[in-house]
Amino acid sequence: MNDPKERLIFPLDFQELKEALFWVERLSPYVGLFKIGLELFTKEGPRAIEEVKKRSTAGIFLDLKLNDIPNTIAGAVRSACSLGVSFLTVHILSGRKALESAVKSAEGGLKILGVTILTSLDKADLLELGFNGELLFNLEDLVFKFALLAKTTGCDGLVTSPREVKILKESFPQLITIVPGIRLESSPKDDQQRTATPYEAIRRGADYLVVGRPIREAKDPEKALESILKDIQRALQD
Ligand SMILES: O=C(O)c1cc(=O)[nH]c(=O)n1[C@@H]1O[C@H](COP(=O)(O)O)[C@@H](O)[C@H]1O
Repeated sequence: MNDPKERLIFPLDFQELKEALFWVERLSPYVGLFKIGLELFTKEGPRAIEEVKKRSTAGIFLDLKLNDIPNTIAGAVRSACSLGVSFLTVHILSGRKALESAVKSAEGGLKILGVTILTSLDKADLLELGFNGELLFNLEDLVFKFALLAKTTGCDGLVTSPREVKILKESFPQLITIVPGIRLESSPKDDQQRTATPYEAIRRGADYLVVGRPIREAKDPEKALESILKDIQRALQD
């Protein structure tokens, strides 16, 4: 993947299909995949995937962040297999058996990505959820534990923050690393906590970057995109 475009994923975080398709047409020349997540899929369902495919040859990442019992996860993964998407997310927190059943049910080239610890969470959030002790002292250790489970259950990749991606890529080079929480120096953090720039994330081992608001809320989205692609290119060359 030497072309920076292939590494960029744009999330279609919109309720209205019309608005999502406007961005698909506008950004198709610049991105490798479009991500369809909970906002659009809850409203429009599989139709959203069909309509994106009509307008773009970019791949599709279905980000449903499944978190359920093994039998339900297996059923959801089987349903997703017929949709012709490249990636599907499952929370690693759903546990070993659920991850195994997701992997076993994935057919036709669908890749299962384990979501580690959401980029919107910081130590205080995790403490409140009951994670404590030594693991929280170094968040990397907790994320590493999650990633190890994804690896041993046969997941194809990980969704992880740019803060922890380095250790994960070094430890599990065969897993695909997808990294959200990307911010330019000039962009606001919004609800993201564990962030880095595109350059830093690629240097630390991200295979793909998910970048939404820093593009769509920029004054000039094409200019923001070009700067992100340049950053990726520079990181690949350094
Ligand atoms: O699974 C994801 O894609 C995801 C995981 C995570 O830990 N953090 C995270 O932000 N995401 C997604 O990545 C996108 C980030 O969007 P922006 O913050 O607008 O760049 C959103 O669609 C989130 O749902």
